[in-house]
Amino acid sequence: MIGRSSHFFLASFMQSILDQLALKFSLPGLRFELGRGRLVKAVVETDLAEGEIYLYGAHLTHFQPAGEAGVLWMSDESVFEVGKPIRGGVPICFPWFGPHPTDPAAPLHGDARIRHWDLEAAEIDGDGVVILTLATSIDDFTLTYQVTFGRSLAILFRVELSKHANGSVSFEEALHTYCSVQDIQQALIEGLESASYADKVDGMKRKPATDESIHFTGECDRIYFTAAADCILHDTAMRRSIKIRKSNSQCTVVWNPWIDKSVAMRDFGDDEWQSMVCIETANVAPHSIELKPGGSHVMTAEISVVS
Ligand SMILES: O=P(O)(O)OC[C@H]1O[C@H](O)[C@H](O)[C@@H](O)[C@@H]1O
Repeated sequence: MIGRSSHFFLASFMQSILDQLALKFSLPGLRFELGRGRLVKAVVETDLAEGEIYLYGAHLTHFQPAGEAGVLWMSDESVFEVGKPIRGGVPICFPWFGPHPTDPAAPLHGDARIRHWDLEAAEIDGDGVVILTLATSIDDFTLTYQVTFGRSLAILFRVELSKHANGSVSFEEALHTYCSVQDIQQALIEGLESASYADKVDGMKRKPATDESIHFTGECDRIYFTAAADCILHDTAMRRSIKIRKSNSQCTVVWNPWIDKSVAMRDFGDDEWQSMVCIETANVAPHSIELKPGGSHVMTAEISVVS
């Protein structure tokens, strides 16, 4: 149990971090708060949109263009605790996707989503668009995450391998975007009709393109390959569509855990599968990225409400 004096010390320490951030990155429409789990978050509130990003994991947890409902889904059961991933929003998967290829004790989806990131820059342009840039490093990689809060949410993820690295290094990456839907059973995804996929629900079997848009009648966990096209999520029940436009991404992962998996996950509400779907901008094997020392790679995703 934390005693009263330690509690006081912790509260003053956290407040001083918030004060320092506010002093260093003073912009109209930007403020810093202690979010859930007393983790520091940047909150953006402008005429164009509202948004939130935790420095822990550089984890976007909210984006809502003015006049629209929120675009990102968050679980009510999410844990907010250092060492554990946040459930919902946009976790960053890096430098591997899913289980580590050789170390079963390594964290699922890599370290990037469970480490502290620094805020490096905060800017606002003449139209009121707020741009936040976060950075961290993992092994010989320097990671930069630039998030632009305008009418749309634009994400730029840059990976640079140190010029002192001992040879080429490859990695996987995903912007594991949880989209909010009113009713998954009435939702459709367009844009992946011509892509073949690995079906994780069926032992990772490779399956041919279906020539059809995706609709949901059960658990879906698919890695679409050579899938560089934009995706449109039609949220029929809500009568709106969300577009995910991307660049330098050869894979799109589509995930909904459906009933049994939702019940099995401790940080996921039993019925929450009905109101979310992940559409993940990714490069995973066989499209993992290899960098030479000093090399860099940039992947982007832009999420917008289109109707
Ligand atoms: O529970 P997490 O580690 O956040 O992973 C959640 C999901 O991420 C991706 O979509 C994978 O394809 C799924 O297999 C996995 O279940």
